[in-house]
Amino acid sequence: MTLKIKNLSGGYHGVAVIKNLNLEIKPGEAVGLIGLNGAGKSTTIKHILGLLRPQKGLISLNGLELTKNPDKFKQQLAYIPEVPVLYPELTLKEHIDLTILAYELNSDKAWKKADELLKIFRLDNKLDWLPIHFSKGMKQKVMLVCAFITDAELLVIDEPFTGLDPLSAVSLTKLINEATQDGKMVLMTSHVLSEVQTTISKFAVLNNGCIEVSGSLDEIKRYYGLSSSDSFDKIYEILSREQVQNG
Ligand SMILES: Nc1ncnc2c1ncn2[C@@H]1O[C@H](COP(=O)(O)OP(=O)(O)OP(=O)(O)O)[C@@H](O)[C@H]1O
Repeated sequence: MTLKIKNLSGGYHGVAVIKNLNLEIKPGEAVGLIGLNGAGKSTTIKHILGLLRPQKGLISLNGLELTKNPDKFKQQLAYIPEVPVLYPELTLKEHIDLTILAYELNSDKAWKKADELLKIFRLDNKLDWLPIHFSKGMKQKVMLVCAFITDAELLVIDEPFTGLDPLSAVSLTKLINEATQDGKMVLMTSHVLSEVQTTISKFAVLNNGCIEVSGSLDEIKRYYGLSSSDSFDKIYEILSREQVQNG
């Protein structure tokens, strides 16, 4: 299983936001897509989710091309958006049942996993609750529970720690690490590097729609002329300066 993005160009209404983007995620890798506001992180994710049509290039998962096999491709990935998207008329239990149906999961196995996750995120006594009763963080946890029961090969997580309390953030870090140890692929975006550093094996810096550099934390720092003791946030300062210089 490998996610391959080859020479991807795309964006909105004929406007190329992503330009010739190449990225590969191998089993067991957690890749952090970082970049300034407007660099193209969400647009890249929309392409991986099949919500935007590429102008050029290919996206494949284990050889399955997204444009040729959209349903099979999407069945192998689970997406956790930054802003939770829940069905107002469905209870927490019904969200889990719907995920089981959509991903054609074995119900007993999936519910066993769901029960563990519900306990971890302290939602186990809230199965009959509707989204209107949940706080922002609770909604985020419902999305996490649904994503982690799918056993999907690729997890795409947008700003994973937004809205989570510190205890839940630790639990999520553990779950992401377990997923990669289990050979899953993870792609996440984040602006808060201190939170994701312990889960990420490779960073990819997106600048103006292109991957400018990818590699380990130290490799990225070296690329920008920083020492390993320098704060990672200095990269944002450099990217921001470049943006001003390039108009
Ligand atoms: N629906 C849209 N229609 C047209 N242009 C868009 C649309 N959404 C985003 N863009 C443009 O695409 C570019 C990349 O935006 P994108 O949302 O991918 O950035 P991002 O890296 O995710 O930023 P952020 O960190 O702020 O979430 C920006 O120039 C933005 O103005």
